[in-house]
Amino acid sequence: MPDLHDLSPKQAYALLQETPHSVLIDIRSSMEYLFVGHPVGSVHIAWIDEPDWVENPDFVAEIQRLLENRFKGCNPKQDASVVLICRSGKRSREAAAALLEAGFQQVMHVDEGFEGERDENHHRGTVGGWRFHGLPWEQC
Ligand SMILES: O=S(=O)([O-])[S-]
Repeated sequence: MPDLHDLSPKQAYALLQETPHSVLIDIRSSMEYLFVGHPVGSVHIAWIDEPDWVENPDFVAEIQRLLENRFKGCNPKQDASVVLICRSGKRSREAAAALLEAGFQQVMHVDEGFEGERDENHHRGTVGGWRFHGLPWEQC
């Protein structure tokens, strides 16, 4: 089974700009995606979401479908670079393991996530993460 590749937020952003068959998937809950904010251009496919907070049984199939529709004519498992992002890089590891197990060859995750780890005041967004590094993001 191929390895998961850890990327810093800036490395992930660069890869997504430079790699034609690449996609950034935000795997956080719908509430986080909508109200905390998300990277511009990311696609939301939750790994765990309300109301049950259990692993999404369709996670792998949803990503497969997305890639097939977006990159017509390529083999999604082999040719697409899939970059996952969560809050601080833990859930994305779990979700990535499911993709690797299913045969996806190029799976990456943003090791600091969108918000980064908590600081000494228990605040996120001050020591790392996609937003902290000034990368493009939006919220509703
Ligand atoms: O999404 S998480 O890494 O904060 S558990």
